[in-house]
Amino acid sequence: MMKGIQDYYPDHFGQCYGCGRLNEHGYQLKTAWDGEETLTRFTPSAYHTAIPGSVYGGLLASLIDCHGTGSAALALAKEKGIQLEGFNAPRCVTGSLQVSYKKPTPIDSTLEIRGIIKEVKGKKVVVEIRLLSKGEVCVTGEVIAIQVPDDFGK
Ligand SMILES: CCCCCCCC(=O)SCCNC(=O)CCNC(=O)[C@H](O)C(C)(C)COP(=O)(O)OP(=O)(O)OC[C@H]1O[C@@H](n2cnc3c(N)ncnc32)[C@H](O)[C@@H]1OP(=O)(O)O
Repeated sequence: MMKGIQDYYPDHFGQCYGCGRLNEHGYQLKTAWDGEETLTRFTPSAYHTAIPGSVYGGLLASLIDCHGTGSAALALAKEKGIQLEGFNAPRCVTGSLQVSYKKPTPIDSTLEIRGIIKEVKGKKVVVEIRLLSKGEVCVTGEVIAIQVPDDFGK
């Protein structure tokens, strides 16, 4: 599995259901740069069904959510010139999540979730997201992610 920004979060940020590397029940998403875009992949199982053959929308929203916050963390690291090592990644939570379902998302294929950084302003990052199955955009979204301090949630 490829390494993602989530591998550079300290342990207490590693519990997230969507992207925590320490959550054995979660998706353990890995968000990384792919050129100018950010990318993560997720392979749905049959039990993620909404209507037969299609992925449940709530799951799709949560993939966009966590890929958005991971993308925002990557953008902040880039902007601040942070060389990722140990557990020094910036961390963001979701301020807002907007999702638009364009067509049913085929369940029998690995999903690609791609992010484009639209804005970095202080601790706020706006990320535009496309979710593709079989090469077709099925869902689009926008995440506004906000950087949080090290002791957030402690
Ligand atoms: C790192 C591992 C965890 C990964 C997380 C995975 C994704 C998740 O599920 S996170 C869980 C869901 N999210 C939450 O629980 C967050 C709850 N909200 C909060 O804690 C706070 O409202 C928080 C941190 C988002 C923002 O608070 P705060 O730092 O005080 O923001 P603040 O200084 O007022 O605003 C900063 C900027 O962000 C914007 N902003 C703040 N909150 C929001 C929001 N909810 N929606 C849109 N924009 C917002 C502000 O407008 C401001 O923008 P600008 O500079 O342009 O004026």
